[in-house]
Amino acid sequence: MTETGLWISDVNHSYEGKQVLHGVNFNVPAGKVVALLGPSGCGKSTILRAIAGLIVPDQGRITLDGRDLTRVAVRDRKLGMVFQNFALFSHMTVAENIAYGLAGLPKAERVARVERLLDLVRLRPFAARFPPRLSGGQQQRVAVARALATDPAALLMDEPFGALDRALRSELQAELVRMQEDVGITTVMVTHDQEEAQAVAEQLVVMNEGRVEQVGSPEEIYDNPASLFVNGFIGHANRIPATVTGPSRLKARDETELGFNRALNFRPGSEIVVTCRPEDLALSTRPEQGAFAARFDRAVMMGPLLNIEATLPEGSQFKAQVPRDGTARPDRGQTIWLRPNPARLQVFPAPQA
Ligand SMILES: Nc1ncnc2c1ncn2[C@@H]1O[C@H](COP(=O)(O)OP(=O)(O)OP(=O)(O)O)[C@@H](O)[C@H]1O
Repeated sequence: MTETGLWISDVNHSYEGKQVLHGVNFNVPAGKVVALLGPSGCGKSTILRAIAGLIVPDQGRITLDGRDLTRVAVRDRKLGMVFQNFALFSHMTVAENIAYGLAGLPKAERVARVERLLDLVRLRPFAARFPPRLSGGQQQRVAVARALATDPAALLMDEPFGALDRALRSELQAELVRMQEDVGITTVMVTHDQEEAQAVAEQLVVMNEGRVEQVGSPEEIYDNPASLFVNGFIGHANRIPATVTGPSRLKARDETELGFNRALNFRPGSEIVVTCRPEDLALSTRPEQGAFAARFDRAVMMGPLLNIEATLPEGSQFKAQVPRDGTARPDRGQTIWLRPNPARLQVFPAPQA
């Protein structure tokens, strides 16, 4: 039985003797969108280049719908590509740009396909325009339509909306999701924008220094991060260095004791880091059990929420996000108590110094 979708198996790659991909493994189920994300230089584009055939990885296998791509020439891979600096032909109309790869088709079929794609990206009224007279978002939609024109087996997108402003980005993200519902094409999208990844992709592949740290749905990755790195990269994580004192108890550096509703997978005496999302902290202006005393620095309103910044006695910064329920804001410098929800705490081994 052939395995559908795109499979990246044990891929290693080096540039000039420096290894930049270390045993990369993940797969994109047929018809789904997977986002590759991670800090600059972690190897995202290198993976995309290996899939596209622009580089041959030192080791590993890449298969698409059961076909081994590793030794297939770029033009025979049947991939559509959309990059940040998309190059449309400025002397051709929108329709001509989209039809560019369809020269081999009979005219009637070519026209029908271009019209279908114009509808898909909602550009039919712009068919006869030249790209310099389109907005950035419209140009990018032409690039997507052009990439889809040849009916590719998969779509590769490298920071496709990177050059656009925030509002336009989210509009195009929503369009991509809608379009995927229509065409359902196996897609790998590289982005460094975690909100974009969460908005568009069913699965995220979080990378760090050439390695895959975690693969999972946006919810799995946010709620059950596999490492301290993933925890801090996707969303904000307040970090609390602590020592395990019992099967489900620990003591932070400031002597605050926390109880857990589950057994910790660490022996008593282990040095650990506990993390807590800003929205999982409750604010009080009076001492409370299981709450950290902190100095209130500032609060910024965000619609119904208050984003609070505070400093723990040992100097680490804490962020909290609480409902703006009408209670008075603390004064700058005042001591406040932040109580984490024990069910939402994450525990990791302390990083080696
Ligand atoms: N052609 C090349 N020659 C030598 N080193 C390269 C080459 N291309 C990339 N690298 C290096 O390989 C590593 C991975 O680069 P890559 O472009 O894949 O990262 P990335 O995650 O896509 O980064 P960014 O988000 O900044 O685009 C980096 O350390 C980079 O400097």
